[in-house]
Amino acid sequence: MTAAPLIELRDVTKVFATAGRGRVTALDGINLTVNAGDVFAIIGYSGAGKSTLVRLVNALEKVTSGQVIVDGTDITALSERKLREVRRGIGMIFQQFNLLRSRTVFGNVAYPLKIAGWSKPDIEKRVAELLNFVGILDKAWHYPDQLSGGQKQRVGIARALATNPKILLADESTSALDPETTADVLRLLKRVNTELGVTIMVITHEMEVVREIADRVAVLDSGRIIEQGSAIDVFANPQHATTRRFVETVLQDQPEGANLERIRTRHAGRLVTARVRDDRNIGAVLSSAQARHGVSFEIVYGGIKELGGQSFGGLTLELIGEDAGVDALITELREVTEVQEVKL
Ligand SMILES: Nc1ncnc2c1ncn2[C@@H]1O[C@H](COP(=O)(O)OP(=O)(O)OP(=O)(O)O)[C@@H](O)[C@H]1O
Repeated sequence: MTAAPLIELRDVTKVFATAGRGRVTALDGINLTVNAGDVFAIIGYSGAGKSTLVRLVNALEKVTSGQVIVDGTDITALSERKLREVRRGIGMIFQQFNLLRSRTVFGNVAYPLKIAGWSKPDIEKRVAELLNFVGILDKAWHYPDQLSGGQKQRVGIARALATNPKILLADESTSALDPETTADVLRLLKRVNTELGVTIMVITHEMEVVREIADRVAVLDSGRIIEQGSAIDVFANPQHATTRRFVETVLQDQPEGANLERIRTRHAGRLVTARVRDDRNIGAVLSSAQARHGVSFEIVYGGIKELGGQSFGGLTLELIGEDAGVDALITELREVTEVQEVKL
């Protein structure tokens, strides 16, 4: 079965006219497709254009040029009344949770259902179901101020899902949470995706969030997408310097600075860093290195992580032998993976 596109941006540009800075191009020629069932992450530093992109998808902002197609409808040409319908199919969660402080957990989750005109018994049933799903049914009569950050975000998720949207937009939804709570909330979002079949677009500046839940990722830099693809491909083989910086935040697999100096003083042989990935069989090449090239090796540094059941990362090896043998081994390694010679 081929996945159907649920959100498409075609050559989208957004320019703001500002008083102080003149015309600001927040998004420039964006093309991306989020398929039904994806967890799609948009990652970028502050000012990259992430929030603007989300606001175009939920039609809170209009494109300067290009098309935004949501569930088969080009929303750039719709009336305000039709846009409200589109927005109803999109749930949204926020960094600061945006709960109503004067209402209980129940009241917050019931709110969108009331607006949609649901009957009281239907609301009660639906809210209980949602609170059960997010694991805070026992907090139904608490007020937001009585909840932890993680619990507040669970309420936010329950509220966003209340009217059964096909799409959930998560804008920096874990940025206000500690790492352990972040992991809990990300696990919950993954369940929203796999158990309820909701397509999720995650906006983040944290690569760990991408690693935890995204199937696909687009890297946004100064209003442009500089790289996009499956999360494992982008992590295992980042092409752009900005992407590499993001990957390094979760994977310190390359020795640098003092670490590199320490390694150098202990290991006089040539050093190479080889990319590791399940489908790159560097083990086979290394195990025959002595017999074929008279080269032995020692692992001197490395970092390997897991993503969606696959391993990826890098290993730095000291290659000990004659130069010609080491060169031949590096050539062989390069046939199965990317290899960089480490220079001090
Ligand atoms: N309403 C607006 N008017 C003028 N300029 C804007 C407006 N909204 C965003 N911008 C500008 O567009 C660029 C992208 O901003 P945006 O908020 O989309 O980035 P971001 O990646 O979400 O950053 P952050 O994580 O800091 O929110 C910035 O230069 C910003 O100043």
